[in-house]
Amino acid sequence: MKSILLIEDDVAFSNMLKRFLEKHNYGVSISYGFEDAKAIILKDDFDLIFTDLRLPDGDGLELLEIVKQHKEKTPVILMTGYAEVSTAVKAMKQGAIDYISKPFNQDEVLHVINNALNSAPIVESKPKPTEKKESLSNSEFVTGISSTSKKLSEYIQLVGPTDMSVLITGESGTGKEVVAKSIHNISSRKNKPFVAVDCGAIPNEIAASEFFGHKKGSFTGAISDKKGHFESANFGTLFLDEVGNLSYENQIQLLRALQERRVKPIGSSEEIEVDIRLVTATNEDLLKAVEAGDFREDLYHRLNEFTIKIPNLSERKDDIIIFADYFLDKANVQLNKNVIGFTDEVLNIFHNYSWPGNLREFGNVVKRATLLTTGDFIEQSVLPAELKLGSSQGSTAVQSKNFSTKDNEKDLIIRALEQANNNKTHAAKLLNVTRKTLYNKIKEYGINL
Ligand SMILES: Nc1ncnc2c1ncn2[C@@H]1O[C@H](COP(=O)(O)OP(=O)(O)OP(=O)(O)O)[C@@H](O)[C@H]1O
Repeated sequence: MKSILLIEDDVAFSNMLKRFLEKHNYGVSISYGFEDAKAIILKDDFDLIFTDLRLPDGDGLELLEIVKQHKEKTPVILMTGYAEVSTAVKAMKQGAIDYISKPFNQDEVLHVINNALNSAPIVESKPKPTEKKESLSNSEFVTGISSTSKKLSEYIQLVGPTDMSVLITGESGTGKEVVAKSIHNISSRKNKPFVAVDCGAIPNEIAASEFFGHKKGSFTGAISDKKGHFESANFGTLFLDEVGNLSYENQIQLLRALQERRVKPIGSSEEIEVDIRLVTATNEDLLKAVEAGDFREDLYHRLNEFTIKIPNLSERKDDIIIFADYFLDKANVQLNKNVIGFTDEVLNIFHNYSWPGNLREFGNVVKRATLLTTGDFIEQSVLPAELKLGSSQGSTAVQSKNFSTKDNEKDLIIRALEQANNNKTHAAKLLNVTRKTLYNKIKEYGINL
């Protein structure tokens, strides 16, 4: 399979193109910016590099130069806008194998790529860029591109390799367990067990036996020896979800086990030494519970050597497209479907909805919509009603509604382009449409700035 590095900052467009090329048996890795692409190019080998001319933090011509210096034989195709064709010609003089002007259709892109690959010298395929893909599929953790997500990921990277106890806070469905798992995955304990326990689901009376285990016959119903979660997680990570639900008595037992690093199964006379890292999560304000006397302060400090707060999905709207694509990929695999992407209207609705159930709700919506979709793209007709209702109330929705009104659409585009100094990416953001839509509209109205 030929490998392509696609460098394009329009997330929706690049993911759609990726899926289309994958359907035609190419292996595609995506990079959304200059610096990231540069690092990938220097590290990995590809059969083809397909880059946008304009990137938020650099330009395609500079990338071309880097490829020519370090990976001389790798062909480079540039994607350009209308006004940029002369630059593209210049790029070809500098060694690009071809260029394609946006917007382009599917046949065109396949044609240019096939041509480039067939006329390019075959590159000895060294190990392909599997590392990144593997780490993504192994960890199932999507980082996101919003500033809040980047901060979250920085904290995980920072605290993950240490042995500190981490308290993860965040509303339901924000990804607390996923974060706990990624902390474990980058720690030195990664090859040891990760044991997740939902403290909200354990009845008080049996909590001690669940945590520390029991011996056969130690109480009615103890029909065999049972290993507790502490012992099961030995040398690994114990993740206690909804830790605020533990009774006061259970809190004391937990604190003692953590301090002494030893547990005694119920009915046993022997203590077992345990070496665990503790990661806990809660969606309530534990400090308030401490103040109210419902949660022990000493335990709180023991759990809270480092706190990570996960933002609500409504606070990381820049990640919507990334997560939409991630959930779509996942749903395609689970449901054995081959849906390519979302219509612009659907992305707008996703953007304007408040997502009270956070990423869990988002994943469910995309999965259900994938199941109901018979064509290539998810359309708004397969979305639940509450999403469309939420969307028409949002302020951004008013903007995009204006955008689709023929009368002032052209004016809006021109104003946005002027405001953005003709930077299409920026203008598309102002208009709340994808760059591809903007390019189509510019062509439709013959706008020439
Ligand atoms: N960063 C992420 N990357 C990929 N998937 C994620 C991410 N964060 C959350 N998810 C997905 O969102 C859903 C909810 O995540 P998770 O169960 O970790 O949330 P939670 O905060 O622990 O929820 P609860 O409080 O209800 O227990 C899961 O399907 C998970 O796969």
